[in-house]
Amino acid sequence: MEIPYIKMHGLGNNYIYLDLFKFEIAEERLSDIAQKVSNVNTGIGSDGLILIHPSNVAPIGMRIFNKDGSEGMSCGNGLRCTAKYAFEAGLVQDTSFQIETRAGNVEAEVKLMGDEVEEVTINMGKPILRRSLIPMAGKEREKVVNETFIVAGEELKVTAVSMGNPHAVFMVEDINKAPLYELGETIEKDPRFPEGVNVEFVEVLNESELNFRVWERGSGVTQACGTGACAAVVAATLNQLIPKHKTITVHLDGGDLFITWDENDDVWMNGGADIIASGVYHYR
Ligand SMILES: N[C@@H](CCC[C@H](N)C(=O)O)C(=O)O
Repeated sequence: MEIPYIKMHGLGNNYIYLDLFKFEIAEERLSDIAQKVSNVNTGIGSDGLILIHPSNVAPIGMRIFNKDGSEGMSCGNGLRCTAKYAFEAGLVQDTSFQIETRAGNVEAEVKLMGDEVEEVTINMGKPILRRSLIPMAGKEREKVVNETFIVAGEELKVTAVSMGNPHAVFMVEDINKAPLYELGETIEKDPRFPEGVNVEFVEVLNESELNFRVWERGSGVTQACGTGACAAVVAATLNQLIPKHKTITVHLDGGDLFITWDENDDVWMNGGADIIASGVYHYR
């Protein structure tokens, strides 16, 4: 089967995008396609697959599949790329529009440079903090903030945040010493997170800058994670390491995102999105 695709990235977090306004794909094939296109040796190579699709509740919808074929609920970098593509391809005409995700609708606003989208701001909604809704096993709590988390004999402190998808955030002294490869997968699959978890290590540089690295659920180490950067700012605020309601620059491996957790409890993400290539994937 020949499948037209676009490859885009947000700060190096790269996905193969299918524009389902133009064609349909059978639901039962999606997980398999995600795994195959993501393979850098036998596919195209990506962190996963994203579908841009017609929606009954918004002008466009977005679905995300990780490298391992599992479906995520949301994707911050994917939302910025989806917004850029949707505007430039004429799927939407307004510069502000809603995008449906499995975690609910979000509001996107594109900023133009000529005809091209230069940057995108998304209202990622309100963080979910209640333990059972992350979901995280254990005694129910309104928030999981700086809680002792012993893993592989190491004592860490976790702050748990859902941005529609689950994040376990660990504050570290030095991002270069974060045990990303050593503990990322073990924490992702830890039974205390029954649906798995995205794992973030965060170093507070000062009251407006964070360093950030991520091990993504279903994809491993990636260059950036938009929902993770939002979770990092919420976690650092809850730990009283940065002030409330300020725009924070998050330095990720692939570049910077600008995140604000505002007075109305909404988390805003601003950053770039880029188109890399388009073509036809030969799916077997
Ligand atoms: N890269 C993403 C998040 C993708 C989904 C995640 N791995 C999950 O399973 O929840 C982002 O930019 O937010």
